Amino acid sequence: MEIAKLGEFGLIDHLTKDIKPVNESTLYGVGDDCAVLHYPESEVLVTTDMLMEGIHFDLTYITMQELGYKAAMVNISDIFAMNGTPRQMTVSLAIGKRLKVEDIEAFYDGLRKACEKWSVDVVGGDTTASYTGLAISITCIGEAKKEDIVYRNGANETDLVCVTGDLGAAYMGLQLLEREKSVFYQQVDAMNKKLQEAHKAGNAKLVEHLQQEARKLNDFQPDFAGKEYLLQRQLKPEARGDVINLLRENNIHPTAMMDISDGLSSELLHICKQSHCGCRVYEKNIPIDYQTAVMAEELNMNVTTCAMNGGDDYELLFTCPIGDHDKLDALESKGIKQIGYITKEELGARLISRDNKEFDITAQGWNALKE
Ligand SMILES: Nc1ncnc2c1ncn2[C@@H]1O[C@H](COP(=O)(O)OP(=O)(O)O)[C@@H](O)[C@H]1O
Ligand SMILES: Cc1ncc(C[n+]2csc(CCOP(=O)(O)OP(=O)(O)O)c2C)c(N)n1
Ligand SMILES: [Mg+2]
Repeated sequence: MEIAKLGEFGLIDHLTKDIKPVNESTLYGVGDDCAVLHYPESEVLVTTDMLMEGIHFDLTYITMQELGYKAAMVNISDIFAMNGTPRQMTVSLAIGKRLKVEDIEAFYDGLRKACEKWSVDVVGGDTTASYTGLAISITCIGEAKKEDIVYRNGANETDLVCVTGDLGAAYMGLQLLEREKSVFYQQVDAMNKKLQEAHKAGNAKLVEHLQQEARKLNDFQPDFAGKEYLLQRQLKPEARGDVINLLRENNIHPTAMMDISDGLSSELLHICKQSHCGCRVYEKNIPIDYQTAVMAEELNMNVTTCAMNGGDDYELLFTCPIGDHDKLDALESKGIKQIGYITKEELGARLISRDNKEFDITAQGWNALKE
């Protein structure tokens, strides 16, 4: 259905009519000039992120449903990264001309799934048109007790540096999707060339045959066998609220924490800078999935570079007092890995390679505003 048929208010109504808040702190959600929230005993956490078509996502390979899920998850991830509990979300959309009501429905379907997973209420937003692509701006609100909040600036010398899950897979997923996309467009280009030549030669039979072949190109099936994990990591990331709960259950209180959106190296430098410290991270300890390693080899890329700088991981990076070492060891099987330790600031941020050489960690991570 054309969005114009519903208009702005019709579309908003259509998307939000079934939303039922589940949090006590949501006094009033969608429908007035403001949502009304109530946090008598907690600190309020607020985070916002913008996702632009062409910069953050490409609608040729992410579905609208996956996009809604991812847009919500990356914001929820920021609340967990402060050791908070996500509660509310506002969703603002600037919708490009090509999109239909069904597309926005699918987006909301994915978004709702992510919100349901972590009991987050959609309490408002804004809807408008865009002449260029789709733009999404999401704000997530959460809560935490003052003493529980973990900032980027609390790391201390001798603290252990930990990461969750594995790194670099989402980046390999992106490389894979872009490769298959370019394979597809190469085939389209080649076909167009042949068609032009056949036209020029006046060969009607050949033109007809090629047109038939061209239609088949629409059924192009990219080759993703054995690489499903990489795609899932790029297209359907999960915020690590499970790890936040696990740390709480085990009485582990990180000294500094953030989520890994731009790449481990970039985030390590944020923590070091804000905590006025250095770090030593061991290449051999960086968690990498088998499929990531295989894909990196296939693309002739250094897998550690991918894991350090790839981005889009949405895992947690945190530091803990060295006294938590045994407790953290026990959690290794649950996907928490100690990768190094915090040093004095003068010692810099360095990576120790497998052959025991030291390298400066530089922020080569994802940066939308860099060349
Ligand atoms: N245009 C802006 N105006 C004000 N603050 C901003 C702006 N862009 C980013 N920030 C703030 O800068 C800090 C770092 O932002 P960013 O790197 O985007 O963090 P994150 O990776 O958690 O999204 C955050 O406190 C964020 O709110
Ligand atoms: C089409 C496409 N291009 C590029 C990327 C890579 N990418 C997009 S967002 C992102 C992570 C960080 O985004 P940013 O806007 O810096 O979020 P923030 O750090 O503010 O949370 C990465 C690695 C992608 N996933 N898809
Ligand atoms: Mg941001």
